[in-house]
Amino acid sequence: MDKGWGVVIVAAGRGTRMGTTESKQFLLLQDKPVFIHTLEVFAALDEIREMILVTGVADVERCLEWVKEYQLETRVRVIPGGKERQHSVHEGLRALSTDGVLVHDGVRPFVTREQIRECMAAAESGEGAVLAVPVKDTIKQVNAEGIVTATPDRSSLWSIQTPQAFRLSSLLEAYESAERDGFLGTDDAMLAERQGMSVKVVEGSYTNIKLTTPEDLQYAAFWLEGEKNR
Ligand SMILES: Nc1ccn([C@@H]2O[C@H](COP(=O)(O)OP(=O)(O)OP(=O)(O)O)[C@@H](O)[C@H]2O)c(=O)n1
Ligand SMILES: C[C@](O)(CO)[C@H](O)COP(=O)(O)O
Repeated sequence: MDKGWGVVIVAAGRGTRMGTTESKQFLLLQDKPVFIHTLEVFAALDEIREMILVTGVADVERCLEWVKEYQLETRVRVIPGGKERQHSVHEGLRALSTDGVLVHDGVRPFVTREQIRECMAAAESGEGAVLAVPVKDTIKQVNAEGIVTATPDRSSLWSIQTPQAFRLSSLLEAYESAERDGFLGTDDAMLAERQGMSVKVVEGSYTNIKLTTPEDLQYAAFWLEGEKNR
């Protein structure tokens, strides 16, 4: 990756499941917006040459203010996203000019620099890589009537996180193909997989949670408090 790595950090969602008036990526953790915590992890990595924050069109201005307040304005470009996460990611990919790209949820503030580096290394030695953890619960497939229809072998099941890392040109191709086909996936790797790309799982940690529902916020505050007192 001669032209280095870029990161697309997506923060243009509504945060419906969080049930708060303020979108969850702008909620404060220890007086700092969630997405700023996330930006700061990636900004500390010299390997990251370009950083794109994708946010709601109505939030671009205040995100620019926050980015400036936290002295990240020379590292981060802020652009508007789209209706779905996939659309927001696509806008971010189009704004990059690096060889490699990491796509990361702005509401996963607890990813570590070591995990990001492992993800980049795995993608450099293959076609794509995603952070993930083995599932701890038994997972079942259930039909519309609430009846169990299958219990996949748990040893083959992983809970997929972000960042997800790829060669930028390959992921852009996958995104353009999905757009042409009207395919909507729930993560970036899905679009790579449908192109036949091989995606490697990199074991991360259970603390790399996606802040989605109110319990996640409680966990986040508790976790940060513990980190502060470590
Ligand atoms: N149109 C969208 C939708 C989601 N995201 C981002 O994608 C990440 C993961 O999405 P999710 O956790 O589902 O966020 P929301 O869509 O905001 O949550 P909800 O589904 O509860 O509304 C978040 O950082 C979110 O801001 C985005 O950039 N653009
Ligand atoms: C990309 C992701 O975080 C991987 O687990 C997840 O699929 C995002 O889903 P969401 O519904 O957009 O939060």
